[in-house]
Amino acid sequence: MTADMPDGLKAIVADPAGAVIGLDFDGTLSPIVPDPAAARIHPDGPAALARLGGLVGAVVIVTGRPAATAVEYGSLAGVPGLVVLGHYGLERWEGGTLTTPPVHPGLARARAGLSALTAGLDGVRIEDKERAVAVHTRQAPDPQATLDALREPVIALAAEAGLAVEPGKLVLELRPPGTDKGKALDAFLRERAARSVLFAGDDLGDLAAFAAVRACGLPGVTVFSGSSELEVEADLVVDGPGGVIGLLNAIADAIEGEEPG
Ligand SMILES: O=P(O)(O)OC[C@H]1O[C@H](O[C@H]2O[C@H](CO)[C@@H](O)[C@H](O)[C@H]2O)[C@H](O)[C@@H](O)[C@@H]1O
Repeated sequence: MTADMPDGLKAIVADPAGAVIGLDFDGTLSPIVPDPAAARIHPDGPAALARLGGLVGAVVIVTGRPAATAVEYGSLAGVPGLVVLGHYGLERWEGGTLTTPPVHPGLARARAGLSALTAGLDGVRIEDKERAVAVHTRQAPDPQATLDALREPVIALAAEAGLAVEPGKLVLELRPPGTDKGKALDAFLRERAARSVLFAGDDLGDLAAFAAVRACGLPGVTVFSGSSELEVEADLVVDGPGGVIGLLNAIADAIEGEEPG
């Protein structure tokens, strides 16, 4: 870290006890892979998070995954003080305890409708997350064209089922409305009386969290986990999960370098 680091990072390093480090999971901590069930955190991720978790006020994962899935795929159970806000803030995992709401009544309709819409489509996969359901086209012969063709019928199905459509990297997700990563992060910052914040993400669902960082009135830094799939403006752009974890380690180095004695 150098003297010309963004002000938000300077605030985190100067007062780590007041800092909240918010992180997305897929594409930010875990490299993007064709099969969602095969995603796993970058090998250096658990150690980096455990180290940072012992230095800052809080590390919070804010993800579209079920919270328990992120804990499992991220090998995160041992990270000190970690909170995982799953399903865009609908559920919360902390200290091994999961708090989750009842299943939305529209989910059964969405599940059946998506099966019908995608029957016979080559390479299209449905990911059933119990409290949300997603359709993935990454493994289709023409992933983007397949996603584009599904968009309108999926939007209509979501309206019928009373669900929101969450678009992402070659995925359309139907999920309960009323929350997003910005609301989830903002509520967490208030809960912890945060004095600074960093949020790192890689996908469209992370833009609400970037907006929350900019609007919260705290020294803050947005970090985009870059790839060839999407370009997004952020204070810092790093090279995928490896770059994010390198940054987290650099922050930890800088905090340890500031500590007296
Ligand atoms: O909020 P996130 O943690 O980033 O979760 C967003 C979605 O991520 C997953 O899908 C993405 O990653 C997959 C595995 O690398 C990839 O195959 C897929 O194309 C990506 O869209 C996850 O499967 C979804 O449920 C999440 O909503």
